Amino acid sequence: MIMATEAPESSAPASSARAASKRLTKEQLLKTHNAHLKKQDTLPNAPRPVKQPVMAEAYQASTKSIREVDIIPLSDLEVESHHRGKGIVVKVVSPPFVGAGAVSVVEDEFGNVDKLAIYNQNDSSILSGVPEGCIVAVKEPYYKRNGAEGDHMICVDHPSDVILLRFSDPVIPESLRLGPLLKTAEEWKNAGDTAFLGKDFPTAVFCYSEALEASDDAAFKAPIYTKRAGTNLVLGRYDGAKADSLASRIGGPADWKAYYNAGRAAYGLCEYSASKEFLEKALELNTTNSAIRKEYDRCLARLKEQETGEYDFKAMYASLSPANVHLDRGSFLGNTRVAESPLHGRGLFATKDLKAGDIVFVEKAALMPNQYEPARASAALYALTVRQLCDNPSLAKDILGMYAGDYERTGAEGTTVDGVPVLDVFLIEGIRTKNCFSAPLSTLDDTKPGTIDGRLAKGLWIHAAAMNHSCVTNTMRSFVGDILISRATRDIKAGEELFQQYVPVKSLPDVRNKQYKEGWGFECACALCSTERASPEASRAKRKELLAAVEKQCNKKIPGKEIVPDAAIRAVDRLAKQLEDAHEADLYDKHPRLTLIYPCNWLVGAHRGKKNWGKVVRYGIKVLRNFGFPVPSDESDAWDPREIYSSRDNQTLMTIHVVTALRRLGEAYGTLGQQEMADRCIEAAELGYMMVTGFKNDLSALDQ
Ligand SMILES: C[S@@+](CC[C@H](N)C(=O)[O-])C[C@H]1O[C@@H](n2cnc3c(N)ncnc32)[C@H](O)[C@@H]1O
Repeated sequence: MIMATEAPESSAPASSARAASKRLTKEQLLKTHNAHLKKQDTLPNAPRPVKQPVMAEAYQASTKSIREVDIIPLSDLEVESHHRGKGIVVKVVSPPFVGAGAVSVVEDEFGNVDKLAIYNQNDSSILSGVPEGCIVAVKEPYYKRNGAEGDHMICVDHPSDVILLRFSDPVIPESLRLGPLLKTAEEWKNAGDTAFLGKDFPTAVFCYSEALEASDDAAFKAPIYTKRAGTNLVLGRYDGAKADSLASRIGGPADWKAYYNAGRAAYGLCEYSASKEFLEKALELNTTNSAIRKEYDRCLARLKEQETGEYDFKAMYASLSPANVHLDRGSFLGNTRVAESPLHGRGLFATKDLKAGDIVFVEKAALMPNQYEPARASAALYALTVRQLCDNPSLAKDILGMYAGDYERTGAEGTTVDGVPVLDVFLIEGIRTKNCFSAPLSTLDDTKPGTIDGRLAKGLWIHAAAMNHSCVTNTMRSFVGDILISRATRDIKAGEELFQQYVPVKSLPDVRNKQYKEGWGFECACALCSTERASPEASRAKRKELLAAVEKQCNKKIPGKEIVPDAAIRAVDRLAKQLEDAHEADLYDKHPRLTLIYPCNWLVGAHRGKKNWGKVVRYGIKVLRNFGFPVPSDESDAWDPREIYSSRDNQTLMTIHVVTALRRLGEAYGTLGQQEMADRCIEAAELGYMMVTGFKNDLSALDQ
């Protein structure tokens, strides 16, 4: 279980670095450490917390090799300093206390002792537990105050800043060097097998690696590569599994297994074309094996989805459950491409003409933990991102290439140094905050009235995150598990930039732009925000005031729950009229008037309750108009609601409320005997409902 920790205590700036005035002795350190360990034993099932980085305290990951830095004794560490160009090599002399990180007592070659806290290591890494007796190197260590006077610790936030050293590593000083624990490759292999059978997979990988290092015999090594490949597959370390599978080839029919495992590893990385090629080779060598055939068919299905964009969304939705949120589907991105945007950095662009309602793209999450608890979703995504990048460095290019605000990069992030990818947790956190989306288990369920679930997972969809924001968008996203569906909300021409709303758009321009500024660092210059800025300050203030008044009035009575008295309707109607007048007709001609949506929806509901169908038509049309859609100036004029999404002149905003308004219009027209109009409204509502939920759904779902 993962939970967010409180923000770590703030530390003094680096300029306050100084030699520690007082250091605890080995006995003192071990005494307190052992007391912590005892407490840990009493809470074996306590949730494993995550220490999320605080950007205000950011410092960059080391990009140096341990062989390039000066190794210094622990006694030279200065408090609140990052020791650039330096490193330490220490032996772990206590079992770890495992909380938000693994804290151990360590000793250097001169007998100096200190506390080492290692954060952000994977469960798949031995360093997540730092066993007693192992020797580690910390590059450019950060030595920090830890509360009480004299209590300091070496704090390793970036997973690549610490390295588990092989016992024979020449960087280990003579006095710490133990020599290999086991002597022969055979012994290491057996130790690996024992660890594997005991389900201690990180240790199994470590032992198999030692066995491979200790032997020059290709025939002996091949099956060990196979074993390590299998263990890496279990751990989800697909890069390693793929490389090991290919290294296990000996030439001949027995290589089917190597290709089969390489195919599975490539599949795990969503590299379906590569997976197909490996599986075809496996099938050539073993034509009758049903396991290979099954994987091959799965792979063909993903490739078909990637090429055609054809999905059985209903079946996908039906397969969802709290335990099954990661759907085995490929991403269809062919209608779009990432290119430079005139607005900001990169953006997403259409590569072909699209009609309102068409699929723009469908994307499987690169990363989305199954964690829908709002208090834990962010920490879970951060932890998963770090974990995946450690386990599968090939993902680094795409994930670390995402926008991270103004966090300064070294340029070495993701490159391999000392056998591990350089990972900067502050960069990862910057990427998470600027690019993640919140996803309900399914948008279909989430948009049903009365759903007050509020449970949202957070995830990264790399392609979708390339899209810039607009309040008046041309696309809309929805979710089925970890699959993001983007549909066109109006007709789009090839080459047009695609936009999405980062969050539901707030009615008042100042309020929403504050949100964009704080969350993403930009001010929106979309057609609507520009219009609102062109509107005089006095009008904006008036609208704000009237919105507060009309909301107060509306909240006194809830249409649908009660019959609203005529006086209350008249009061809302009056305020809505004043609000309408507070919009400059020329400026807002073809733009949404967001402050009017709530009162107009309320009026639709109030009149519907009284079966005033003519009024339902009047205010239903007003709702559409206030979302920016073209409507007749007089409700008796002929118009076709099915065409509202096709207008290229109007700036529009699409939400579930548009669908509801169209439904209400359909019902009202039907009751008034205008069946053709009723059918057209329902058709338009159905199309809108598909945009909102991602796939074709019966409107009656909205009554549940
Ligand atoms: C998820 S990224 C979008 C892709 C980004 N443009 C890139 O270069 O990778 C989010 C960032 O894009 C920028 N951005 C998005 N929409 C914008 C807009 N309408 N105006 C200005 N900047 C915007 C902001 O800096 C925001 O933090």
